[in-house]
Amino acid sequence: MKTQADTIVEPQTVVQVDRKDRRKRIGLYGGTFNPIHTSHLIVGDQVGNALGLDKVMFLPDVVPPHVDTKYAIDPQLRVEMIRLAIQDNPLFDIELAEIERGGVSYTYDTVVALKKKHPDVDYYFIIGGDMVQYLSKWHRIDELSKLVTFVGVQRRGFETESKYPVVWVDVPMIDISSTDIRQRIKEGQSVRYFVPDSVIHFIKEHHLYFE
Ligand SMILES: Nc1ncnc2c1ncn2[C@@H]1O[C@H](COP(=O)(O)OP(=O)(O)OP(=O)(O)O)[C@@H](O)[C@H]1O
Ligand SMILES: O=C(O)c1ccc[n+]([C@@H]2O[C@H](COP(=O)([O-])O)[C@@H](O)[C@H]2O)c1
Repeated sequence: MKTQADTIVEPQTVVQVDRKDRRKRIGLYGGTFNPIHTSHLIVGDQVGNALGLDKVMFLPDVVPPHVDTKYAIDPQLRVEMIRLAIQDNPLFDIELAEIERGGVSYTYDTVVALKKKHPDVDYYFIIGGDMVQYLSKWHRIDELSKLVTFVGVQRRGFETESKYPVVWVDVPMIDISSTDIRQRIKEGQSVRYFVPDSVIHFIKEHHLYFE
């Protein structure tokens, strides 16, 4: 896997290989993002750069398949926080397919729909180590694992073993989670630098997670 721009450096010359004819590589970073936090941003950026992805699309879910209690706040509020958090990074974008579809956000359904719309794209689905361990329980996982390349990033306390193929990208482990952030806000503790300042302003303005 190439990790840098396809540039051939020869004495006195720099030849840019024409990449127009190659297939696009898009990272999909699915999650509840309740709220989006700094680790999500670091992971998205590191993976995108390490794999030479054209875009990393944050993909907010509506009802995550394996839990129903986690869906706590309006998807539109989570979308707004994602928009605020990613606005300065040209590598990042947002994919609203699951919110527009509604219902349980099975990744298989999302990827099939996206591939139908964009047949020229290779998708890389980014997941934390906690999710890698859970892959065997995903909806239509055997088919899904042929449609996307799973990209894993380690999370403390979780193994890297998987029955399904996973490309691991080495990203420094940061023990931040949305659960922890919600808890800190509820307890009146600071979450500065856990989430971007713009997102903190939004959380305060909309009085999210305080109770
Ligand atoms: N600190 C982290 N390091 C690596 N991966 C992470 C980290 N936090 C979240 N992820 C991954 O990002 C994706 C989306 O995560 P999600 O929105 O559920 O955030 P979360 O912090 O795990 O939330 P919660 O605490 O509510 O479960 C998942 O694949 C998850 O494994
Ligand atoms: O399709 C599935 O069966 C499936 C099971 C568990 C998780 N996922 C997806 O994995 C992503 C991370 O999930 P979560 O719960 O950490 O937000 C999110 O996009 C989910 O839709 C998908």
